[in-house]
Amino acid sequence: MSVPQSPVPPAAARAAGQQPQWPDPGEVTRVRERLAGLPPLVRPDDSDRLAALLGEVARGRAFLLQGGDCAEMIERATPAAVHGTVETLSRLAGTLERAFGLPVVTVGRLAGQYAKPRSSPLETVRGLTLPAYRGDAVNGVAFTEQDRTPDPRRMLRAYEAAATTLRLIADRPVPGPAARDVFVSHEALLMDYELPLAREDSRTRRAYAGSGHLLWAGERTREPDGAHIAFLSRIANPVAVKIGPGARPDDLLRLARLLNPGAVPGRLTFIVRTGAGAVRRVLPELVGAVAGAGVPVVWVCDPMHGNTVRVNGRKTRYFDDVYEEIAGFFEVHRSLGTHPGGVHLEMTGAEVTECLGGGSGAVWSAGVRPADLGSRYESACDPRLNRTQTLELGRLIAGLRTPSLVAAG
Ligand SMILES: O=C[C@H](O)[C@H](O)COP(=O)(O)O
Ligand SMILES: C=C(OP(=O)(O)O)C(=O)O
Ligand SMILES: [Mn+2]
Repeated sequence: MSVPQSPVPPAAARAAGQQPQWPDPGEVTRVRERLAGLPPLVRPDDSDRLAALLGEVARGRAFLLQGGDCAEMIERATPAAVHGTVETLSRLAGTLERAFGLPVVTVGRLAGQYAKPRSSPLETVRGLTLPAYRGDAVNGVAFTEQDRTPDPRRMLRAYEAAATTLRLIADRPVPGPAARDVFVSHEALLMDYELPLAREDSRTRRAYAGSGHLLWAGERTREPDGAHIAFLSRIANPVAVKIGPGARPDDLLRLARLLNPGAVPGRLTFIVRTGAGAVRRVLPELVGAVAGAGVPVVWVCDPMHGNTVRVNGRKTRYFDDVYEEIAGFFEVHRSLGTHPGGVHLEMTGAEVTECLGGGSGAVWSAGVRPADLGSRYESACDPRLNRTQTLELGRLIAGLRTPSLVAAG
């Protein structure tokens, strides 16, 4: 039996970067058949609803909060972990809503963030070289040959964990009348997972990703003629692209033409992650070019991925750098009269010790120090803000209430 035809035309001639080297292609085909026969994880009408809300963000009438793990882990699709993240995100959303006087559209990096792009395909520890960890849908994080060997059956376990996560989001303890919609998003990286889960919607006859409401292409896989952008261009879900410090205005204009040819507000989000030191220099030209071309996009600040440093042998980020990048992002938009549409965070509801600083909370009263990194470093990939740091950051962002936000409201 062959793999059922995906409604998204295969981009056969397009190179897909950052894909695993599966050892057994026959097993991949069997898994793709299984995925193609499973129900989609999210409904097209919910993706449409999110697109409409993002349209409000693009028009300056709402704010986007996106957050969650760098790499979700299958074994952490538990009530404690999922409810912790969602509760923390919801609190942060409430803080921003009150400060800005705008609705906050809340989107988790949840129920699908199981595949990771890596700087290097290999990792060497004490003379032993193994494949790098590429997310729980591909291989295991433990540094053993067995764990690190890519296993396509993991995609089925990731699908089940995503389904569990969605049930947990829907069934979370309801915080009274403040219950808010929480949509789910992830990087559309793993083609063997995304293509079989795409479906044609019988209402509209358009293709939708079934794996999440909002999908994005990462900084490493956003080539305009690559497979990832081709995939995003063919689905009707709202889509986003990560934008690093090396991006040129023309790169964004080309992406906008490919991904949002109809210039629909809310269809396309640019998630900019330049680093705190570069945002004031790099962002004005990008925003100016896109605004000048009349393309409606949502501008979001990811203050995490441009600020990663190594301390005591671990990847970490300074809370102050995270805040500084967001402050710069708001400043640039204020000076251009454009809307700082949202923030995108790697965070969790647990009191982990992965990012440094952030000191006003009860648990780490002096902030997380380098010596603390070893005590609760639980991320499988990048360092996340813990609950205390996330809520503290929220109070600081609330203080950035800008004229453009006020006028928009
Ligand atoms: O989450 C993003 C990337 O996967 C991550 O930043 C890459 O990290 P690496 O440089 O350790 O591969
Ligand atoms: C891989 C990620 O980011 P970027 O593509 O911006 O490096 C991420 O969001 O985890
Ligand atoms: Mn990350």
